[in-house]
Amino acid sequence: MKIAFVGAGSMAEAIIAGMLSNNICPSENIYVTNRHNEEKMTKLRQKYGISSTYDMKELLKDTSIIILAVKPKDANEVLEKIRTYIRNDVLIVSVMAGISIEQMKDKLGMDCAIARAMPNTSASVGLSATALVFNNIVTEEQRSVATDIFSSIGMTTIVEEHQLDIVTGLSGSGPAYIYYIVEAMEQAAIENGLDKSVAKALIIQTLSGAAEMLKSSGKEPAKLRENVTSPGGTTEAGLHVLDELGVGQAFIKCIEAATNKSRHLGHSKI
Ligand SMILES: NC(=O)C1=CN([C@@H]2O[C@H](COP(=O)(O)OP(=O)(O)OC[C@H]3O[C@@H](n4cnc5c(N)ncnc54)[C@H](OP(=O)(O)O)[C@@H]3O)[C@@H](O)[C@H]2O)C=CC1
Ligand SMILES: O=C(O)[C@@H]1CCC=N1
Repeated sequence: MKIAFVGAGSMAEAIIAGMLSNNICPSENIYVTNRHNEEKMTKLRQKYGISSTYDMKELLKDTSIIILAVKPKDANEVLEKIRTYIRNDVLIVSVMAGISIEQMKDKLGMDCAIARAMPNTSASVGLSATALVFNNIVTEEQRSVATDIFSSIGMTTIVEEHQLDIVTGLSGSGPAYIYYIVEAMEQAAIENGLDKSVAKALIIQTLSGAAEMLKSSGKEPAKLRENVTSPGGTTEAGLHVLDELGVGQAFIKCIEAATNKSRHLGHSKI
């Protein structure tokens, strides 16, 4: 089974690394291309033993799966590039934010099996949260292979296409929100006398401990929060400030803004 990546950036590399470490397919079956960054292609060939080419005909010859891992702004150009070479039994998998199956189908000018995936950058440590969507041409076998590919970089779930915008705003962009909080926590720690390295270690363990509690305690986040919050205590004093500043509402608006951007991409001309 030959798999071709169009786009060889951070998302493509994370997926390739996951696939190879989980033996989804041999490295010689993986081909990549990018726009013009030859240095990156050489690096990927050397690191993973995969092949690269700028010849679209060679890239897509006998390919079972084409993974589109370019930015949404490059969707049009890439779909134009591949349309001449795709066979009707190929599966196209797009990780591009926003770009809809309908938009891709229109550009390709044919009805073919199309899947969309929304992973996140934690893919590079095998901990992506990925949502998948399939159109009704995708076969059971193709679904299963696509699910295996994304399971190799973390957990997967299947959603309806209209839900992929909120998934993008929530878990696609999600790691950035967490890093934003960590940046603020680090700043507060340093300004109040902790060494950066000590602060960092404490913050990371606090995050992974909280994530593990959410995962394994079976308790709702509100309950877990209450358990930390002694009446009249330190946490209560801190949370009071978050409420006063409307941080909860700001997060809701943040996720809505990211979701709306994804919706907008899906309704724009590509
Ligand atoms: N980063 C993230 O957190 C997430 C990203 N995504 C989606 O994944 C996609 C890729 O993102 P990411 O990997 O971060 O992006 P990168 O910028 O790291 O990589 C983009 C790649 O696309 C290539 N490219 C651009 N134009 C063309 C073209 N015309 N033909 C061939 N290759 C081309 C670039 O090549 P070159 O280097 O030569 O310019 C580069 O290899 C995006 O659509 C994004 O929405 C989805 C979930 C999370
Ligand atoms: O910011 C972006 O557009 C991409 C999609 C999800 C995460 N990063």
